[in-house]
Amino acid sequence: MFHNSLEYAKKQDAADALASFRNKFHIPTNANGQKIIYLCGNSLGLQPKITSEYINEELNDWANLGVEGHVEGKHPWLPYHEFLTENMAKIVGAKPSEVVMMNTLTTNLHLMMVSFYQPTKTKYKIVVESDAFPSDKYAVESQLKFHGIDPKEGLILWKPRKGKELCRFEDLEEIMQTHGSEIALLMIGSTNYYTGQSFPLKKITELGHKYGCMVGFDLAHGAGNIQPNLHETGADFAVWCTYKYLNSGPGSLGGCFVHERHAHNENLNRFAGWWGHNKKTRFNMRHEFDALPGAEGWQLSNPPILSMAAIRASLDTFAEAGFENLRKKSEKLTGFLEFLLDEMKNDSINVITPRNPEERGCQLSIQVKNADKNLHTKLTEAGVISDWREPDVIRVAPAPLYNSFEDVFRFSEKLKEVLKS
Ligand SMILES: Cc1ncc(COP(=O)(O)O)c(C=O)c1O
Ligand SMILES: Nc1ccccc1C(=O)C[C@H](N)C(=O)O
Repeated sequence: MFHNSLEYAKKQDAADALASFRNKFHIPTNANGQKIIYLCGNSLGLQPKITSEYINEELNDWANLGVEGHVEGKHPWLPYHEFLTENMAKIVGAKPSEVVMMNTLTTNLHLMMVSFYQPTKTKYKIVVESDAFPSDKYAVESQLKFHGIDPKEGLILWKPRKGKELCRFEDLEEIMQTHGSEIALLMIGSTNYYTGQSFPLKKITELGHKYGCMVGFDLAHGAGNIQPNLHETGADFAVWCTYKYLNSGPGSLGGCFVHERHAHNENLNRFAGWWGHNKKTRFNMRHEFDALPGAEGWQLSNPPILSMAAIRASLDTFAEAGFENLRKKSEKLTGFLEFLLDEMKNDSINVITPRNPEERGCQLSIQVKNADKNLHTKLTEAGVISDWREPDVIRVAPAPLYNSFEDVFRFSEKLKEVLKS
């Protein structure tokens, strides 16, 4: 269904109802002022042009109102996080009461494990996928140690079979059959940062729950990319960041999901702070903690408004485009990229990301035989921003909000040239 030509790519862009969204973003340029081919939204998403307006509104309210901005601002700061909840909940497929924007991903992961990893003498192990992002693995290992458990004993890796890159659900089932009674928590990345593989969240949750385990997901590479339908999956918790596909700026605040079945659960451990306390009595400065129901009850501090302003700008852009439309375009755009890579018929490259669109988001991970980072450097010099992940993978992620079919075509031409040299 695809064709290998620039003309075809341009035709696709002309027919794309979302094409105009590209103009709503700042696209970085090279030294000659030409737009580069930016395929790195899986690391840092681009800046929407409206972001500075949203941030400036808060800077102005701060300048003009000082502390009164908490209640008098156009978007008052006290309830500011609430302005993000509904649109964010739609993107991850949750109920608004299940979602809160706070902290950053790894911090939220720890907070969630304080509540949802409560090991006993016999049920204490944690399962993660073997190629989990290192921060997740560090967090999980340090939680094990915190409970006096040696990670060598307490951590189970869900690994691909020998010689394979991808994890198979059947292997996770086997792990559960053998060790289910000792496992307390499954902590899995929804879309793996290295392979781009998206896991079946609902099946994993049902499997974990069957064995009496808690189940949590890291959606760093899922939020704004795939539709994780968090509520539907029944997962106990999930965490994500907003600087990748959610285009909210470097180090911006993360998101957190707690399933509504835990909204009033007083038996969970929790590290508390005043922003998680009942809003009606928060400023009475009472000394007994009274947790807000739902995900909001896990907040610690009053959050950074400037970061949340950037998130609000991004979520408004997503809402305007419609997440379902974006997902449809994304499947086509990534399909086009896959087609062009196949057309190269070059034995030195191999796409390790699953072929089935339901098992991936927009990222394709291209394994390059006998290559080193030099290849990636050459691509960068040729005007492509992608990223290199050791030992041998180039990750490219056409983001449907700002990447075009032409970007994808031009990337494939550049890759061809670089591989030839
Ligand atoms: C899957 C995954 N988990 C965790 C992180 C770390 O997130 P943070 O630095 O926001 O804690 C990242 C990216 O940085 C990631 O891709
Ligand atoms: N936040 C960053 C800051 C600096 C450099 C990279 C990152 C990333 O997010 C990397 C990303 N998590 C990844 O999937 O590789």
